[in-house]
Amino acid sequence: MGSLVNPTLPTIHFSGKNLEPGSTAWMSTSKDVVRALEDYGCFAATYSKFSLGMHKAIFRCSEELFDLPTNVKVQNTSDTPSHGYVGQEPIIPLYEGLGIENATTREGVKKFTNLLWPSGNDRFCETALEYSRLVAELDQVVMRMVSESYGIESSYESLLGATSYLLRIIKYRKPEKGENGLGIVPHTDKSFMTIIHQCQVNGLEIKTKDGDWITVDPSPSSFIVMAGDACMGWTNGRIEPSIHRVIIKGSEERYSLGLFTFIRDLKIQVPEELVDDHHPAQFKPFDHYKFIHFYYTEEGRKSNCPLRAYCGV
Ligand SMILES: O=C(O)CCC(=O)C(=O)O
Ligand SMILES: [Fe+2]
Repeated sequence: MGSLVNPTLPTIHFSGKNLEPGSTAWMSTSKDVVRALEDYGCFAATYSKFSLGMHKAIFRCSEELFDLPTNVKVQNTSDTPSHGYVGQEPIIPLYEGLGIENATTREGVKKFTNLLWPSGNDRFCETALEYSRLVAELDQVVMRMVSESYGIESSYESLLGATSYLLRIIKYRKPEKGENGLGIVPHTDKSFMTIIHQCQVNGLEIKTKDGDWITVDPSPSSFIVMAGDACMGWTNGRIEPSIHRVIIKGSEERYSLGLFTFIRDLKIQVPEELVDDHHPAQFKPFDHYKFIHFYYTEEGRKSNCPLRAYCGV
């Protein structure tokens, strides 16, 4: 498989008029967003509200976080699988990541900060909170555009009220002699949506529907917006999550950030506007966190499409 031309991911700009709901620019950007998500499950986004200063500040915080001793970092635990500290896993030895739950709330970020720095770290706390809130705003713009395009605004409004944000701060150490550069195995995210931001070292690769792997070059003002499995459940399969992996090619360590959305305490349900005789509902209403727990069972892990295995019709 594979096409002759090197494929690239569509890039969509979020700035000025594109960010004003109802404007002509907003409408045309919405079309681009939906087309990219339907075709690739993701797209690259530039975001004018995000400054170079913020980019530098959040990665400086990331370095400071990973410099803490492992016995401190492992205290970052969660009731939800893969929401807390993950590191030294035999299948992905380069990967290390921590998770800040409820990252757009001061309480969420404070709880994480106080756990890792009992004597406080205001700069980390303020930077992580500001980062999460800015990127969450981009997520909400994208989701508003998707819901308007599909005519499912009211369904989105209720999901928005139940959205929680997980910020994962990730580091891939450089491969040692004889080690391959696999950073993360190919996967789809179990989130509703994910927004990735890379430091200057690339490594993220997205699989197209034709089977090609596209690399996404990092830039301080750009993000990768990608649909997770739960978004497929909501859109009745119109938007499929993108398969992606991380390969570390050079000999530099790599930092990245992922802001993941999850829906808490509200079942995700295919809106009736997306169901008709030709498009029967493909998924039963499902609880997002129960789905994540299912994914981490043997049955969930070995399934080709865990969401269909969990709640497919
Ligand atoms: O590090 C990256 O660029 C991607 C991370 C990722 O795919 C994940 O955490 O699910
Ligand atoms: Fe991922």
